[in-house]
Amino acid sequence: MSGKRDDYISWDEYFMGVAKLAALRSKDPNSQVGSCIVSQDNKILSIGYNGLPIGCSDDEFPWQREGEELDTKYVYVTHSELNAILNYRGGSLDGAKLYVSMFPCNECAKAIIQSGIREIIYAVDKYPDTASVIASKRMLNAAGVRYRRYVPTGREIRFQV
Ligand SMILES: O=c1[nH]c(=O)n([C@H]2C[C@H](O)[C@@H](COP(=O)(O)O)O2)cc1CO
Ligand SMILES: [Zn+2]
Repeated sequence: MSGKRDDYISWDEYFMGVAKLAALRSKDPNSQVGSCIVSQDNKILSIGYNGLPIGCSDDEFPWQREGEELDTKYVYVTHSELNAILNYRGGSLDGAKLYVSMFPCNECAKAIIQSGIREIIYAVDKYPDTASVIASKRMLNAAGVRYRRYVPTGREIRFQV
């Protein structure tokens, strides 16, 4: 009987919560994606969200999904997972875990595999039938990178002091 709280949030709730908070920084009007990279001993190593590269103005580059390819966001936006990997300046990500709000695409899967990340915990598999996500899973499976869906507890997380 130590008297400690028993309604504290789990590691998964904590790190997915951080990933989703980061997603709220995104300027993308359609999909806001957040990533949180965590060490094997549960220390946060890096955070990222989808956005334009440094120096490319959020107000000048396009956010639209359709039209001339050069007038869409797709050719300019850095994905949240890649941003989180690139934001890490501390050395190796070998054995790390990635919490991400949306299932990673094939390009992110390549970066995830090459960075040494070994597990992905995702919130939503938004585009499971696309070639990008199918290719992503093929590569992750071949490389032995585990992935699992985050199962929300359903409880509301609120701040209080
Ligand atoms: O793995 C990913 N990570 C990531 O950050 N994104 C970003 C790029 C875009 O800004 C947005 C996807 O836009 P949309 O859902 O409108 O196609 O999410 C997209 C993917 C793959 O779809
Ligand atoms: Zn991606």
